[in-house]
Amino acid sequence: MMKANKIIKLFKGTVIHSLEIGKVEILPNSLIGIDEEGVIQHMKSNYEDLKQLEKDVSSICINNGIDEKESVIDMGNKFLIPGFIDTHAHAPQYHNAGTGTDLPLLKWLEKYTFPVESKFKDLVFAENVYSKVVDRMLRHGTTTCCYYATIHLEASELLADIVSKRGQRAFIGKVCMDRHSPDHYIESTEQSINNTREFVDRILSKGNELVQPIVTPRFAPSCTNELMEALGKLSQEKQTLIQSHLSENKDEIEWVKSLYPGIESYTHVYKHFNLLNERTIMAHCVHLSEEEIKLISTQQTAISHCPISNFTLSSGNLDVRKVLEANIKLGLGSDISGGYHPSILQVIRDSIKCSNSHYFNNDNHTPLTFEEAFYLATVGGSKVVNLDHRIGNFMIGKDFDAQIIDPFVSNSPFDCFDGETLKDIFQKFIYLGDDRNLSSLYIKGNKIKF
Ligand SMILES: Nc1nc2[nH]cnc2c(=O)[nH]1
Ligand SMILES: [Zn+2]
Repeated sequence: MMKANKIIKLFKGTVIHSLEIGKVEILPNSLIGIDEEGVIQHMKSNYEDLKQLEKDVSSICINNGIDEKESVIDMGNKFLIPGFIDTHAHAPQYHNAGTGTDLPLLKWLEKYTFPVESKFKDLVFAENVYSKVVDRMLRHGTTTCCYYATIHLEASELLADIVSKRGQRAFIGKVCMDRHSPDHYIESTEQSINNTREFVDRILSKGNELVQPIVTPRFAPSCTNELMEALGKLSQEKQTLIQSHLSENKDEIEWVKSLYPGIESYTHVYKHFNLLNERTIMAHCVHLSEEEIKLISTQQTAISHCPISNFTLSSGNLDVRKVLEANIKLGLGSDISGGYHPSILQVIRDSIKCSNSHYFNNDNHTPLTFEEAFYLATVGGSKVVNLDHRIGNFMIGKDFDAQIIDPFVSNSPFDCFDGETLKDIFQKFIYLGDDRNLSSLYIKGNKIKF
């Protein structure tokens, strides 16, 4: 049984979250109480009698020995939603976000991406970009992020330290690549294995439960068999998550076929090296065969859907409906800087457009709704990182990772009119809102500066 700790803070007002896909709960007159560890200890909604709500506020304050004036946050006409979860982002590539959008994946990696990532051996350069990307993600309401760093041990640790200092929840991967990479940006197999182990140990020894290491083979073409095998073993030994790329671009798929003529498919390559399991997050997965979808489903591997990137690098459109029907864990990813925008709101919008595009050639396709996309950005993401018992919505016992959204802020990018329902206003925020609407941000109950 969960220990019920003393409530130290109460949030009063409208709460919006998802408990199941496709259903958004819009809960006016709600009351959420959190303890000093940032865990939700009280959650009651839809008080019809507002006097009863006020009575409950008073009695919770008295019972927990807290001062009502100091400890109760009245959200007024703002509303509370869960923090967004970005299941795939390249922190160093933030330097390039919004540029280099003219090439497909493999050429894009050579021309823009490897050159910028190689600069992160310089810790001064790294500190500047990493501070800015973490701040930017927080400003857009991303409370949890799966970051790729670069091949450099020290700079990857620096990213973890910056994330810790800012209070974000994150999975951070030192990137592994020991083949088919430029001379200025490659490591030996031994270096890659030893530095990954050292990175994992260093991050774990810091003891910040919010910041965890994630084993990160860049993608199959960048890693020798020996490296892939060692990374599979390391992840198993340390029980870390794993992140990589899969089936993003047709040339990439042909390349993997030529590298592994004896292995059935790109997906089977990761399976072969024990890198495809219930702790794995595979980004993109745009061009999977039916067999590969089945394999991912049986392995309980998660997919990070990165529609902005897939449009920008002309990679293709994932059929989200197919993935959901196969019962695969699915979340959203910005894929900075294949994707140019750091906001998960933008990813939500592109995930809906991407799904709509499947309808052009298939009358039977059921496009993603905005309610479903909101679920993917919150609960879906929590399942992808195996933290659905801790984050994703406001159930009692979960950590309070939350955004307070102000639809009426003076410089709001959208307008509200008389007679609109809370649902209308929420939908306007999903389609038209941005960081100007983010009033406050909390991660595990801590108020975050952004
Ligand atoms: N989008 C994307 N795909 C990749 N595949 C291998 N590396 C990358 C990367 O940095 N971005
Ligand atoms: Zn990526």
